[in-house]
Amino acid sequence: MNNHGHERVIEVTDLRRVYGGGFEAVRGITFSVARGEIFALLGTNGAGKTSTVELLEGLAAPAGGRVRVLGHDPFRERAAVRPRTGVMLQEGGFPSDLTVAETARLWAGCTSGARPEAEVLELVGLAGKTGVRVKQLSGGERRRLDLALALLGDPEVLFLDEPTTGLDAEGRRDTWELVRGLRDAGTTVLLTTHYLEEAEGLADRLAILHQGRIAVSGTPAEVTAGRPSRMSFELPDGYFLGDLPPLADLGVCGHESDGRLVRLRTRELQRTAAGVLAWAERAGVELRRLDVRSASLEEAFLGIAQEQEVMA
Ligand SMILES: Nc1ncnc2c1ncn2[C@@H]1O[C@H](COP(=O)(O)OP(=O)(O)OP(=O)(O)O)[C@@H](O)[C@H]1O
Repeated sequence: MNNHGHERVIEVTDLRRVYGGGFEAVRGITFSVARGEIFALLGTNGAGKTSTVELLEGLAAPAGGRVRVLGHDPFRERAAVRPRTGVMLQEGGFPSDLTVAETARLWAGCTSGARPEAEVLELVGLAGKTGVRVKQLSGGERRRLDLALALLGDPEVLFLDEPTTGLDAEGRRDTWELVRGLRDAGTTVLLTTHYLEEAEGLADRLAILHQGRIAVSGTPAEVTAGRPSRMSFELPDGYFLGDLPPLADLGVCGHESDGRLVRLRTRELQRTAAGVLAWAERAGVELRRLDVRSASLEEAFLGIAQEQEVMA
């Protein structure tokens, strides 16, 4: 996060959303996003991410609680909020017979104070595709066009619903760079994503939603703190897990082994790794497929989904 002060650009308090049939998709969530911050909403399928983002965008009124975007109620004061926000939906839904340039021009016509279309198409790497019809674009290019349209109004707040779905690794990295650049220039970004590495690498803070509630929130480091690290390796022929020193003595808190591949979970990664490697050295064995990794968001995410299943 850069230094734009602590102005809360997005404030959500005890927010609820109930659909027609009485289903409560958002069950009282509270978070805020400061100016110039990237905030990611993560969650299992159906956790309520899109339902939440739609309330922030003012597309529906909450069943309870409060939303403020730039100090306004985005549903009741849409006219005050909409021109200052950019929205990239999961499905752009624009006419597919138009070319990229025509689509951008059409969109610019509906956007107050729009930037030159060529500038935003350049920004998202579509400058060479202006004459191509939207229906002929690849899935990833269409996603980038969605992003370009969201940027046309030079928004102070940007809502990105799964911005890199369908993009290849390079396209994803380019989008991350672009979003970081916007953040550094002071744009506030709220994104939803299914890619944990996207949230880990991009978000200043994040919340993991599960069944309509926030299970955990904080910086990526805060969310992963306290989660176990992992070490895995393959034992050579003739060796078994029982040949290692007692796992508890190595700080291991969980293990599994399918055939020769051993997977260890530990909260003391250095002690575990040092103990296993010292044993291998003494035994004169080579551990193949050796992999040592710190606690990641994936660990936190899977842990939350499992813990809540157990509690349900
Ligand atoms: N119009 C609707 N009427 C009834 N239920 C709905 C409606 N829209 C969404 N839901 C339900 O609300 C829950 C949350 O949906 P939502 O789309 O917000 O989840 P999500 O976290 O964005 O999921 P995903 O990761 O799968 O996109 C789901 O159980 C969904 O079936």
